[in-house]
Amino acid sequence: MKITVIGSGSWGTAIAGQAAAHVDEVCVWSFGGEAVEGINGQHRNNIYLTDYVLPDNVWATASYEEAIGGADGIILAVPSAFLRSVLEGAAPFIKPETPVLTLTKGIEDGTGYLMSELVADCIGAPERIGVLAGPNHAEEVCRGCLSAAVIAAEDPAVAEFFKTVLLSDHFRIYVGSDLIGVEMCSAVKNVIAIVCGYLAGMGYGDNTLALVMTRGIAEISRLVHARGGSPITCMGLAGMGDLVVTCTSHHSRNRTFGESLAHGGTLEEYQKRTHMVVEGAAAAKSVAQLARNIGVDAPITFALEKVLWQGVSKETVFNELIDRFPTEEFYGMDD
Ligand SMILES: NC(=O)c1ccc[n+]([C@@H]2O[C@H](COP(=O)([O-])OP(=O)(O)OC[C@H]3O[C@@H](n4cnc5c(N)ncnc54)[C@H](O)[C@@H]3O)[C@@H](O)[C@H]2O)c1
Ligand SMILES: O=P(O)(O)OC[C@H](O)CO
Repeated sequence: MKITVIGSGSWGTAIAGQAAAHVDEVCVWSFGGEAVEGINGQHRNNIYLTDYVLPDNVWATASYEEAIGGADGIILAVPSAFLRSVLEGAAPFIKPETPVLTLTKGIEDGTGYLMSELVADCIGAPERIGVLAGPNHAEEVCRGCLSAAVIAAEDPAVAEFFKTVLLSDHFRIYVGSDLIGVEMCSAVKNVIAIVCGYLAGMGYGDNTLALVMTRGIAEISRLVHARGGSPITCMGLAGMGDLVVTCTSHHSRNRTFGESLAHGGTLEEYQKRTHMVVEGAAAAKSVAQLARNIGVDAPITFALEKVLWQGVSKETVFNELIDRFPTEEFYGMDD
């Protein structure tokens, strides 16, 4: 069996290693060929997770045709900002019956699409598309630290197929069917994590972070509900689980970017220094737009949007947020 992983960043690299234990070969498509020489020559990605030695049956290419030809399943691990352009190149080689799993966390700017909807828009046949999410930092998964994720798909056979490809004694895979819930949780938790990082960087304590995470999950639940998903999903791995790890872990790019913001850093400087994507920054804009379109109150997201995309001062915005008059704890989730 051949599995193709599109994307050679941290998560694509770690997932390629997980899949390699179960299949004959794993091919990694690498943007610009940046990781090809390292993976094929030394079994290491020279840019991301550089200490991680990949199994021998993992190889890399910059050619969509080579990567996708003969693939029994395709895993997408590309940042949300590039997913559409990458799929435009890959689409001609993807057969309509090949199962596809997306690991990307975000909402498309402009369309408000979930990543599975974006993928379906590019390659069609939505019933063979699944999503994987959960509290999974690549740095820990590749070291075999006990972790878990959920795979949601419309067709249970798609979820079961990818479960078989990825399940191990240290990477537990649950399955589900609420793609909307899983994907909304995955996109918005990154926004909440930047705000937590900012407040931690400003010297606020653990009570404050618990407050923001809790009001954050309430905000996520309203969005999930309004978008047609199940708010119960917010209690699961993609919701509560990923929110906690992203808001608290030193591995989290979103949390550490928020801390750097508190110390005067900028998004450009952070991404240039780390070469890594901060999905919550883009999501602050795309989720805020979506929330307005579907009539959901999303104060934490609106606050971060003002700071990152509307040039309003951090102090003004966060003072406004903290000054909001507390109302009913659970509003906006009734039918
Ligand atoms: N890193 C993790 O631990 C982790 C875990 C779960 C989910 N995710 C999600 O996986 C997705 C990929 O993140 P990552 O952490 O692997 O990325 P990363 O930050 O480690 O790497 C950035 C990636 O973007 C690629 N890239 C840069 N410019 C590009 C362009 N113009 N076109 C196409 N690709 C380009 C780079 O080649 C690289 O593969 C994100 O949506 C992220 O939220 C990441
Ligand atoms: O490092 P972060 O903040 O982008 O989070 C990565 C993953 O989404 C954690 O599950």
